[in-house]
Amino acid sequence: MTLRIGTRASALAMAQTGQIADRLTRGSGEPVEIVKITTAGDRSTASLASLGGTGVFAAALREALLAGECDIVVHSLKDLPTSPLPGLVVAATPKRADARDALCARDGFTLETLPVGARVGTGSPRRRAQLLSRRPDLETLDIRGNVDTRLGRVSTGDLDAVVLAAAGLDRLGRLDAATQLLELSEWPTAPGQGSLALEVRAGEEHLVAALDHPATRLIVETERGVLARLEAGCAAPVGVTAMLDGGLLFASARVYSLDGSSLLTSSHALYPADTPAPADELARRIADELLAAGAAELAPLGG
Ligand SMILES: NCc1[nH]cc(CCC(=O)O)c1CC(=O)O
Repeated sequence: MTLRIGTRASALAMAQTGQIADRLTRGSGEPVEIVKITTAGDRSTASLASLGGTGVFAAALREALLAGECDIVVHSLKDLPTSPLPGLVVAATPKRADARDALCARDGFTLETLPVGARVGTGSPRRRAQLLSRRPDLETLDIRGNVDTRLGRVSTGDLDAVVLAAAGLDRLGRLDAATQLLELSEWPTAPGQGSLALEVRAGEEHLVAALDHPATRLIVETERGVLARLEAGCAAPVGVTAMLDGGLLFASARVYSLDGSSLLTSSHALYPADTPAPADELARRIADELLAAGAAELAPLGG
């Protein structure tokens, strides 16, 4: 039986779907076919925030899966809304790539050395708040477009820098454009960044189960749990990072005001072996602490 894999048609989506397709054929010996799906987010040039956040990318893929136009869809996990959709299951989260953001600046500049008032492009409210939190003098510009388009705005001199996910740059063979990798302890990224999610119709989990990486699942479920418990969308100025270290599950989240002038941080850890529903429990501790400290007043979480 040919496995039909649905994907967005962007270069990044095609690169990551190609890798998954290779692994699936090698594992099963079955042929795979790649089905390109155009999403509202690909068609429109309006700002992502105005389209209702990055959920626009996932919705069309999910519709195609429900309609039987494909059997598996490959999402960037950070673009997948935290609310489950009846009839569909994320049956595998493959081993995660680098979760960090990368500054891609002209002339080798870093966040510390960018000239005063430098123009930095990003469409993400989280990245804008993080940039301004570190460097209130920077001018941030809302940009859209695929990774190559964004990097092109730096090489043409239109912008001094852009911020992009290291995982996306790497999948496209463009990690050379990064001038600084931003450490997660100082610059937590979108929940699930660097991870893929393989979604199937309920009952067909076996199609992708071999690609699941349980440690990644625990980590990204923790990160996404924080977002869900904050009732925050993927366009909210919130960064979350989780990791497993010597059997300890650690997570830290930051909520920023849009202008980056204030932020709240909460970090907790637990031993998953000792805790029922560890991802949920850790996410709850962090989200409750952030909400008690005024996160909902500090930032537009739903936006
Ligand atoms: N919303 C865009 C998007 N979705 C996934 C990635 C690539 C990294 C990943 O897989 O998390 C990117 C590009 C970026 O943020 O630079």
